[in-house]
Amino acid sequence: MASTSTKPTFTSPFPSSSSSSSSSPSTKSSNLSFLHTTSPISLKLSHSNSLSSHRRTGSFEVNGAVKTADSPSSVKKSQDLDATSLNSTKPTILVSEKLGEAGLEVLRGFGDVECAYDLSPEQLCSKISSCDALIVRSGTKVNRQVFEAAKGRLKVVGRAGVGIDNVDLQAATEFGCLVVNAPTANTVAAAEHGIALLTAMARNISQADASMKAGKWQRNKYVGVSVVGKTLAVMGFGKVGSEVARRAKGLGMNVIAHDPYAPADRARAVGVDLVSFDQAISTADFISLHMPLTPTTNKIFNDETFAKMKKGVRIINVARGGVIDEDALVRALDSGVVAQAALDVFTEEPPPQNNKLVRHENVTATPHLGASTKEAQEGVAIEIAEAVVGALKGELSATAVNAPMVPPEVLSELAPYTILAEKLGRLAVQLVSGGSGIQSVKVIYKSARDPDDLDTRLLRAMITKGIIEPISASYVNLVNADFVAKQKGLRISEEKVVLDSSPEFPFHSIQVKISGVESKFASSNSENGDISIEGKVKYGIPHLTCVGSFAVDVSLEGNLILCRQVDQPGMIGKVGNILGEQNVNVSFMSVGRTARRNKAIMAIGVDEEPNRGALNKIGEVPAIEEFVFLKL
Ligand SMILES: NC(=O)C1=CN([C@@H]2O[C@H](COP(=O)(O)OP(=O)(O)OC[C@H]3O[C@@H](n4cnc5c(N)ncnc54)[C@H](O)[C@@H]3O)[C@@H](O)[C@H]2O)C=CC1
Ligand SMILES: O=C(O)C(=O)COP(=O)(O)O
Repeated sequence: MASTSTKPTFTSPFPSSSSSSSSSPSTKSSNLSFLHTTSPISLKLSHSNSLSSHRRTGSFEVNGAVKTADSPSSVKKSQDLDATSLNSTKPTILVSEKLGEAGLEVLRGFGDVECAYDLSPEQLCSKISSCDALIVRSGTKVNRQVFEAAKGRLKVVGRAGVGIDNVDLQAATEFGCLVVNAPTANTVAAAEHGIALLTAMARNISQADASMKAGKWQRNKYVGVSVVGKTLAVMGFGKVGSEVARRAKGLGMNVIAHDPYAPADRARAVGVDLVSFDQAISTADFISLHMPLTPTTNKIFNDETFAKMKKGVRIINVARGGVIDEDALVRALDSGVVAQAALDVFTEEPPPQNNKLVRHENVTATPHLGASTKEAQEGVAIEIAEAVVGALKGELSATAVNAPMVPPEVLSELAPYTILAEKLGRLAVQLVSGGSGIQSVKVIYKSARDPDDLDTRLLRAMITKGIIEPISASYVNLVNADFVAKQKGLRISEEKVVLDSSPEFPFHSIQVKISGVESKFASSNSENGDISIEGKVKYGIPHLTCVGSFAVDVSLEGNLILCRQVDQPGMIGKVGNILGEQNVNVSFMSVGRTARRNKAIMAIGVDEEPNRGALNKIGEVPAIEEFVFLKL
């Protein structure tokens, strides 16, 4: 009996307890066009950290079949602003803190820019639902409430600087919102400020200046300490830390550093020894902090660690206030364990009026000025503006914080495979009979390359997108693919099969298998009952090459009709005539059969969608046993 389904109609194929798509944070109203296969894919070279740390080899699983609770907010789908509408309307970019003019110019060349400084959290939340991008510095808290208030419209948050501790990355990811930062342009400014604080503190510059302004001349009170020959411990040997180390060596200091993740050869190149945390803090005369604020570094300098320091140590902090337990520092200053501190950053900014550290006579304080030079602010503004515009245009960002980085040469090689991956996902889900719950998807990549050299995250995201988008309101992109899959209870496992052939192309084929479901086209089942389809990229174009155990060869464009029939002469003509009568153009045809005059599958590519009458007529052809119409 021929199937007469004219178009894929689905009751949710996901397990019912997790199909809460209407309240998903990542609905189709949130969009990053770089994952639309029709949009240009280009990017600058990644500097970020996430590629290697996520790389896996062999067979592995991405998500457990976890049924997540309903998402935290409901999102209005009516506020859709997708790639298409971005082409016709200018995106709105909200800049909530002072940004260099050169960056604003870049932004104005692309979108409608609103600069609204000093917004209260409530004002930010009320504005954000009409914004496609938000640019902040360290003073704006971009928390979950902001993403909820954005109602799915916010596509990118640009942090005009390094530290992203003021942005809720988990919430951003859940809402499919890309977060980018400007990690390089203020490095030198922060390092120079660190050195300025170190020398100013050692020579009591700010205290002496205040004293003179009060009409005094206190030469004996403000005798300082020399820095030459003293040991400086740089805590966090990243971009700023290493620049501080270089400059401190120029001042004749003996520099050591602690950084659990820094390569020893980078430190050696600067003439710095990497040592343990305890060794660094117990031997240093000066300690300069340059690590990010993370759950691990939060209050890492506390009563216990101050107690291990050399009596009379001097501390400089241009990183984040939160890495120091500020009450403990007050105690250490009062007891003389810490002789002086120079602080640019505070747990709460601005600190309250009566803040004991700011008022302490042995503390030199500045109001988070590390990045505040004209040069750094112009640089940061351009860096972030270009990153935000790139993201809004659909490019993968070189400075994305919550999405994988794919270097340009890898991306250009992967581009046709991303299209193949999405189409295979889209095809596979349409083969699932309505009402069955998809829980388990397996992707098999066949390649002659070393599995270590195959980064499949982008392809996995595209397969997830292809599977989820046709049957739910969720919008899936590179940022939120794994999250949305998990939320839907969809478990995707991947396997890389190494072939003994030419490694010229990254993949020989990609196979998508869905297990534990009923197929609406039984011939798509493999021997063990899984729905199974396979595709290849041929001459840069994605092709479907296998359906169940039938080999076919059709380019994945337009729409597809799959028919199973008894192999006999005249079948192509019969079906072609039915479609021709309805003015449906056949773009290609391919027949795969098990044996001569045995069962065969005919794959027919059609430019237009045939009407129900045409599909019924195909179903009435006696030799056709089943067929299905699929939208690509
Ligand atoms: N005061 C200001 O205006 C500015 C402050 N900053 C802050 O300075 C810090 C460093 O910035 P960059 O050097 O650009 O970042 P980075 O990412 O290049 O360097 C941070 C380094 O800290 C290391 N690290 C992480 N956890 C650590 C731990 N537990 N102990 C020791 N090291 C650890 C990392 O391995 C990395 O090498 C950030 O917190 C940033 O927000 C940066 C620019 C301006
Ligand atoms: O880049 C950083 O991490 C900074 O701390 C600079 O902050 P700001 O942009 O000056 O508010």
